[in-house]
Amino acid sequence: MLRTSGTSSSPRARASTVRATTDRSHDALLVPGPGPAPPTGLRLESVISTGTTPALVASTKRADVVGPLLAHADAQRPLVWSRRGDGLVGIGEVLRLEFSGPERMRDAAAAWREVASAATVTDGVQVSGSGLVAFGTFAFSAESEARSVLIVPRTIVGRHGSTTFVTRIRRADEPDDDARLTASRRFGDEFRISLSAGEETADGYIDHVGQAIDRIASGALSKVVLARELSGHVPAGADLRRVITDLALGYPDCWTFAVDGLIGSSPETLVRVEAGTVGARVLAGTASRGVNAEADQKAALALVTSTKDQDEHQFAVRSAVESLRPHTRHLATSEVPFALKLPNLWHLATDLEGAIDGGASSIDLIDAMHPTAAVAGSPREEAVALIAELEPFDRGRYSGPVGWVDASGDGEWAIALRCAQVDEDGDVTAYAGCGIVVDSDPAAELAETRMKFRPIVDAFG
Ligand SMILES: C=C(O[C@H]1C=CC=C(C(=O)O)[C@@H]1O)C(=O)O
Repeated sequence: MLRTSGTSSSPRARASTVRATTDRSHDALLVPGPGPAPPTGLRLESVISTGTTPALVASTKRADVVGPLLAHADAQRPLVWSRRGDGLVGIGEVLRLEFSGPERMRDAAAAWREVASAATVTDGVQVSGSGLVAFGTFAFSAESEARSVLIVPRTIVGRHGSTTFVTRIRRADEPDDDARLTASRRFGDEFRISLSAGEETADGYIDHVGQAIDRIASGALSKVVLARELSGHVPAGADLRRVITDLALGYPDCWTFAVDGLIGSSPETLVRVEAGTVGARVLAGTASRGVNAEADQKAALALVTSTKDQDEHQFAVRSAVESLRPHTRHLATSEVPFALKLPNLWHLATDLEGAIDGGASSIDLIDAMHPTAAVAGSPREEAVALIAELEPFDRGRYSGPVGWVDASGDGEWAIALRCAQVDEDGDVTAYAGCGIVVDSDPAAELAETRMKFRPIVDAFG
């Protein structure tokens, strides 16, 4: 693909950016990422004052990528999207777009369209993830302190089946001086940390689940997803690729991701958009794995025949279908929910497939779908309000969309589950939640959060 257009001034990005200086609750920033200072010194202040969308130049070529993709990632600032050995690893930052507030995804979709239309893309590979790509992570709540970001790396190393490739991205005002292939880097020392109760203790969680059940019984809502968090601290200079590798090897069928410190392995595809088609996998309803083959089969059977789990699941399917329908011509779901086997648990799952109508990008679709009833509840507004009332912490990017988008708007986004946020100072916060319906049992929901924490607790521990 060769896409050429001149550097254009972006009215939408300018309006958003100026708002950032005045109203932090509803804003979008254009922040050049770290990397060698460009000759023209494109800084945050200059972007704010000129309101221009930076013109990026991206070029993808086939390359022999030796060894696992993850070895190419930055040890402290990893950018990773991977499943079954395929995926993308980003290195460095050429551009960072930041958003917050209720319009964070809408602003991101508009700003990304501007960046893409001002970019020159030469793509000699033409597979999913080649060409200009931004990695993204979005806060769950409109009120969150956590920034939502789109990050364009300087280099992307990718694998798609037997095709391996490298994409180089620079600003048009920077010299085109880098034809080298990225070298993989040796892993740093092993480290192990333990995670302990955060703001929400086990007793607090049981109490809050009980209150949620009472509220549901009163008829105020049908379902709410309540979470709790664990916290810890990684040593300075910890090589986060160790955690990501553990997740990728332990949960090969999940999306393993690392974006701006948010690290995890999610089984739930929020949307996958490719060439006019959209796919999604809705998960809700959970059971533990059995201790032997027979018990395991029984656990799966009990899950697919449980009225409580089927109810919990149907809320999530309905919310996904309702959100996608206005953007699709055909939308089909798998006939009945199936039991999805993960190493730590069983989930009830439904797959959705559709043809996009009206040219929605993958960011438009995550905006339409978020938050699904798998992470908020039903009805959506009441559930979001109850989460804000009962959860004593900010979810940050947990249970928000995480993934990537390319210049045409195609992309893959998961719901950020089974994950932890690693802050610049090494603080780690891990999250897990459960869908609560009228016949939920608080102690069983607490036990379910323990199962859901396992991937992250094991990967850090
Ligand atoms: C909210 C989480 O999981 C959701 C996704 C799958 C199954 C779920 C459940 O059975 O409660 C949750 O809706 C989480 O892992 O933190």
